[in-house]
Amino acid sequence: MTAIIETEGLTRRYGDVHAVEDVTLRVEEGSVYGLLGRNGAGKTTLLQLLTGQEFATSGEARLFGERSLENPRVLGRTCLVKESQSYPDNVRGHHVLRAASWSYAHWDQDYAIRLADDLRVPLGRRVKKMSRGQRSAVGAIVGLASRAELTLFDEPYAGLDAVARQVFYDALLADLAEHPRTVVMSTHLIDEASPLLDRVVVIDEGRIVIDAEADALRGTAVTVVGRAQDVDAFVSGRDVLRRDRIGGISSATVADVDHAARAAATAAGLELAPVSLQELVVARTGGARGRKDPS
Ligand SMILES: Nc1ncnc2c1ncn2[C@@H]1O[C@H](COP(=O)(O)OP(=O)(O)OP(=O)(O)O)[C@@H](O)[C@H]1O
Repeated sequence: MTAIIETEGLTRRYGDVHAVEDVTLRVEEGSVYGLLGRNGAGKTTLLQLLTGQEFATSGEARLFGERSLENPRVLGRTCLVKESQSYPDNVRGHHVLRAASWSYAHWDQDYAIRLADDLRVPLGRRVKKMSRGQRSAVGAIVGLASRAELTLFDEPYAGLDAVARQVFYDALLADLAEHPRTVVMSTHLIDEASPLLDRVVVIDEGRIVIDAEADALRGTAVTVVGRAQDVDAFVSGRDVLRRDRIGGISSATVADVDHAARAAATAAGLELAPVSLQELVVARTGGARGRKDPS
């Protein structure tokens, strides 16, 4: 497969803040990557490093096999939709679309107008006067209608209502089916975005802690529920992500559970419940980090 993004030891420090630390990543052509992580994890910085909007302290980023920094060949094939894009005072929605049409070779103006209609964006209004959700929608439209070979969405829907978010997800899925391209999307709405994602990259304190196929990841963890002593026996020596106990009943979320382990849990009388991507990411990046259970 062709790598659209390759980084090697990519690092960005601000004084003693390790915003992005030693990130080595390969993003394959034609996939949708979810870039997940807590506030301040380094997602925006990573996307800015990739698009040459930030300088790396060390390491290297290559897009389409070339360095992205001040490289018009690479940037012409890439669209970054920023979370907090600012626009000059007099710029109206349709001006943004016009400017985008000059920047992106595969821009589809009719599609952009249809999306604006579906997302209820008043294109004649000054962007500064739009609501937060409407401004986000303008960014989402640019990202979709650009049809850039590589589209990077940094929290594309901050402020979008639930209906608008669903319009965005549906549009992205439908458009990717017709015009396959590579998408990296940072988001906090993990379960909501989960059906879109082929691969998940989780970043925590600047470092990649998970880089896996979304489907494989969903199948790796399970929550077992049952009598405390049975749960204790089952989780002994396993990678326990979370544990709760009420009276004599325990539940434990355990990583890396294979078919045989599931069968053993069922045989021990435990109930098994699936773990969502969001629960898994929270467990991997939360205060109670994954650890081998000492019991
Ligand atoms: N210009 C800067 N100067 C100093 N520190 C910075 C700068 N830019 C980012 N940081 C710090 O780097 C870390 C990563 O920030 P970044 O914006 O990349 O996180 P994020 O994962 O996008 O967070 P969020 O989900 O809250 O948007 C944070 O601790 C942030 O405070």
